[in-house]
Amino acid sequence: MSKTFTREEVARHTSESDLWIIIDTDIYDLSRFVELHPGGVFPLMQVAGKDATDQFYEMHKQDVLLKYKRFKIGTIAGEKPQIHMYQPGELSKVPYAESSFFMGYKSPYYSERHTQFRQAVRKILDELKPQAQEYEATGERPSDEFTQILGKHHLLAANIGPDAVKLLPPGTLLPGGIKVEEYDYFFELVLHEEFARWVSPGTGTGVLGGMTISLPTVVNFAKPHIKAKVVPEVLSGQKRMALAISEPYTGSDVAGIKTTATLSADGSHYIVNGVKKWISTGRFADYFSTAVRTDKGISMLLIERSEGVETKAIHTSYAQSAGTAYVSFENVKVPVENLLGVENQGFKVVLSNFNHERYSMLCGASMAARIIIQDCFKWANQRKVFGKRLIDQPVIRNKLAGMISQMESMHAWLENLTYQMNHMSYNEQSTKLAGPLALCKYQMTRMLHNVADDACQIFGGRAITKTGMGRNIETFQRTYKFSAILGGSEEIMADLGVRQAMKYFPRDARL
Ligand code: HEM
Repeated sequence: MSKTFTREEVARHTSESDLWIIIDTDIYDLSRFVELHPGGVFPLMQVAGKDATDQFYEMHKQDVLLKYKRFKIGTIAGEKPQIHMYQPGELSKVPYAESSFFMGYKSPYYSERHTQFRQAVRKILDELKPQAQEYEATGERPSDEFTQILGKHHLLAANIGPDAVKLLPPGTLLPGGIKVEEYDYFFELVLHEEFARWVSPGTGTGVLGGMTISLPTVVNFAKPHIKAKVVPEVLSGQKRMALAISEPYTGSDVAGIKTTATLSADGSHYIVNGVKKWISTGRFADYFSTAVRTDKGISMLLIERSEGVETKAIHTSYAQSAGTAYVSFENVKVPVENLLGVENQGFKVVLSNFNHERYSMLCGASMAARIIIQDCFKWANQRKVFGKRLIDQPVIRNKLAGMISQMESMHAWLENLTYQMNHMSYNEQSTKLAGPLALCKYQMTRMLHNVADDACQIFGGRAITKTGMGRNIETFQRTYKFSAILGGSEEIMADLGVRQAMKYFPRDARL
């Protein structure tokens, strides 16, 4: 049991070498920390022996207390805490911090099983969050151990969706005791949302990004013996994988790729030459699912890191932990058995995964905005300027209203699309959902833009500071554009959405 003290006892510890403070009802002995305190000695001396709750929460996120809990020496006798300390895995009670079902509203889409799954995943990812944020800050390659923890909990398979989860051994249970056959797109939606809570988009991309968009090409199009080898390696986190399509000359316009694959004289392998750019996870990848030009069209090849394959870091606005790479292939020998799908029909392979890639981006993006809104809501409630809390200013409430309503509308559309995915065959999804998913992505990233803008204004200088209270806002406003470019740019999404609708526009319709 923790020791208890009176406020009078705490008040006796006021020197630099013997400095105690109170935060809520917890007592911290900062004597060994005062010289190391990033905010300096002066602010701590001003509150030495006193209640420093307000001063603390004006300058720090609660995470700081969890990180430095070793300095906590006891609590104030007979007083009840006034501030809730976050516990790993718990759901937030801040309005709009969770989607409505998880805040106690009714929903046709979810059951208690989704809550169990969410909380179990949240707990696992909360424990990994400090490490994820460390990779984000240093740009280091996320370790094999880190990735393999995700593999051990089956979260890598879960990230790819219900079809990949079905490849896990029968009887496998996902976090929260979810059975493989139960796992549907609503569980997947929850999963992507939970990963977004790391607010470490670089690390998330480095660990999951490349794999999520590339492994389905192996699952659906590789020869059985290749699939049997590669899928378990990647889903357990032992090997990493990237999708190598875009090139310095061509991004969304896949038809323009220049990388070539020429069949050898004896027909046993292809010789690949070319370069790929902006390849997420590329720097760490062992396998590349690669779009190449063969004699009569585009083909997809699974290329293992081998002689002639080189990867170099590209310095983007994302953290280097994303492993974003420039990949060059110089006379790389690739066995013909590594062809994914049919030669010259690689477009089918490329297109097959676009809907799911966009879907996973939508899920992460909506939660990314939700977290930012939660931070804004909390900050507006605790930050005082000109003698009032920020939330007491109508202009701030108006910004929150705009952010919440735009984010919730997008989330409602996303849930509707998730429901469609749950009830449509792959072919029906391809026909009916390409347009709506593209339009939803277009509008989702417009929403991110507005949320980033308003959040920056609410957080002021902290929104452009990489550490401290505004860390999440800084990360978000620096990186949200990735979702507006990757997986099909905003402009292409908007255009695709309308062109798809035109396909089904009734010829006999008149105004
Ligand atoms: C348990 C007690 C405390 C711990 C462990 C602690 C720790 C820290 C840490 C880690 C930072 C860097 C924050 C970041 O950049 O992420 C920081 C900054 C700071 N702290 Fe503390 N702190 C404590 C209490 C206080 C108190 C009571 C005050 C004020 C009376 C204070 C004033 C500041 C200031 C002014 C900064 C700089 C903030 C900025 O750059 O905007 N700290 N502290």
